Amino acid sequence: TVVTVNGTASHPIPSTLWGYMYEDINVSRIPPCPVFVNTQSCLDASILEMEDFTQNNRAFQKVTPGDSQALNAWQAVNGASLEVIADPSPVSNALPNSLQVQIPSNPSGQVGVANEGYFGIKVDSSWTYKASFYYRFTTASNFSGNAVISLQTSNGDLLGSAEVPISGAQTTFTQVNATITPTSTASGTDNLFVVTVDGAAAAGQTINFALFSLFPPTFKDRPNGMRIDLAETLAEVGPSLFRWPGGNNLEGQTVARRWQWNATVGPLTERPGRLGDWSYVNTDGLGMLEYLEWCEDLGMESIMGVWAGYALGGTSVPEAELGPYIQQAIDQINFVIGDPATSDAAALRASLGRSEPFKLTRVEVGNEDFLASESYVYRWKAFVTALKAEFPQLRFIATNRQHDNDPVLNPKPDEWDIHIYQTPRWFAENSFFYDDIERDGTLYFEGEYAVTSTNSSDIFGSPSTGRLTYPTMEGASAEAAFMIGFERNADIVYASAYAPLLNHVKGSQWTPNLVSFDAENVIRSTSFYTQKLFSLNRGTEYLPSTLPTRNGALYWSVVRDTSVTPNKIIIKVTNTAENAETLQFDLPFAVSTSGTAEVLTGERAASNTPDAPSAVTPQKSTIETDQSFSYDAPGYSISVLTVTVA
Ligand SMILES: O=S(=O)(O)O[C@H]1C[C@H](O)[C@@H](O)[C@@H]1CO
Repeated sequence: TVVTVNGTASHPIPSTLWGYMYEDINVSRIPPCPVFVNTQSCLDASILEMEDFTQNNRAFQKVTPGDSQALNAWQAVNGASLEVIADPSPVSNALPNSLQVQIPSNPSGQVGVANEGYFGIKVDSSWTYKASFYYRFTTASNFSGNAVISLQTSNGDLLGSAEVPISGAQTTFTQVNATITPTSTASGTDNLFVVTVDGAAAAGQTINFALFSLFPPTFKDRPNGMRIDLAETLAEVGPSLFRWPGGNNLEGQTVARRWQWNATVGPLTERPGRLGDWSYVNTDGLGMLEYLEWCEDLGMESIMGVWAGYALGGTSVPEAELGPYIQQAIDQINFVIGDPATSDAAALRASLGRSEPFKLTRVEVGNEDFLASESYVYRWKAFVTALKAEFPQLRFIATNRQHDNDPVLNPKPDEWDIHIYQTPRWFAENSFFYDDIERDGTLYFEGEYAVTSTNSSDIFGSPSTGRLTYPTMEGASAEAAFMIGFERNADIVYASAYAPLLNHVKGSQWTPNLVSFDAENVIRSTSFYTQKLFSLNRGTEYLPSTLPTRNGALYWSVVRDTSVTPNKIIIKVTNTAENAETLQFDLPFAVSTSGTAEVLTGERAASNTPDAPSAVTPQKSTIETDQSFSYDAPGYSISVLTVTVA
């Protein structure tokens, strides 16, 4: 195939074209929830084991006092008896439960509690961990001694410890803090976080604990920050966009269980957590401020979702009752961009240390409202009319378009968020999906897409019927065909994001995912490398070229990067089939006689997995180039060819 490249750019490549969609799914929250106990979904050091995901215990949020399930991940040490109780004088109204620890009457040695971590605890002697918990004695006593906070292997070898003085006179909750620098690095992650007191000195006494926390070093050293290896992995793609907080997890199964911005800001003692949409309780330790700071840290533009009156259980708020929810959306937006002098929500932001507004251009109204198209007509109108009046500078994204059964929305949406989960074949055959959309000024955000299955009649099935557990080369090369379509249609496609982003390998509700992880490893998928190849080679303008054959195997795009001198020409080629094919590129001007090729290729079903995290990685090489040159695209491959203009 000869590809003739035009030297006149047809359109710019939008700066926001490549980015992320994130929601709390697969117990994948980004910030290191306090290592322990009740932090669930922490991407970081949070080290909380959960046999099932209904339990979230950082502060025993949303668990049933007295229920043994509430003790997930907890072990008694040396004869202590444990129970989660509704504390008569809780650490806060938001956190009504506590862990009650009764010291036996004739104990010996250190007595207390241990936490098994969240599928393990990474203990690294080069790290300094920040530990804290709240405690109170239920009855004033003359106990005066130290609590020992330690990291131990599961068979009791001490890895590191610190001591904090606690007092039997303390009958209301108070927080203690300590740092632990382990004296040795654990060989595995089967380790425990332990809090004990001298049994003899505390014999017969009862101590209540709340809101445990243990953080390893965090990304950008932010308190309540992110697990460094994961945050750095996500940063290496150079994403320019971040859609949050969902996805289904925005919506809630009921109106009461929707995501509410105000429950996710402020001190961790003020965050009640909520039963999210993926079968487990979210601590909401990752809240709005953490999302917004993450966006600033990575230079990503936010696409922030507001709840729009529909809960996934099927409830649409009646039109006449939308007022309070619209006000909550106004407050949410004011938390981001409002003036502290005129908005309480903005004043709250200022009180949390951020008086300056964040950058915000776009707000998405709901998520996947094709699930409730009929009510979306009045919900969209009510929300957008009110929000546009309040924030005329913002653009609002409709979530409904399925490119076929759209209800007519008023006001006419400026932008639509389209979600597509499909087979490799579908994505390869639909590289021209956006070529076929009329140009009427409307812009598109491909807000969620992924190859989920090889079985066109069971897109969301199980691995036994074709569902992918990890992205494959066949899937990634097909996604690349679709992404090449975004570049060719970047006059109307301004942003895109693979979904879902993150997955704890022992806590998945959805596969495949872009990045998987466990307590100490990060697995970059074939789709992750594809996102990275496109995002780091995005160019600044599109150069039209001979169109690929629709439904063919190979797809390509040519962009020019005018931000560097001499300009770069970047050719992306994806081969979505098994057989290598040769392309000849005829360029409209002289270029360097050698260029670079960065190629991701492997067998059709090749994946990066926990057992083989680097089975398929991009390989760089030098290729011979010229104004006209040939390139052999391997079977199942994504290639990025870069030459400089002579
Ligand atoms: O079951 S689905 O609706 O397909 O769930 C999908 C769509 C939803 O927006 C997102 O949360 C989820 C996975 O990324």
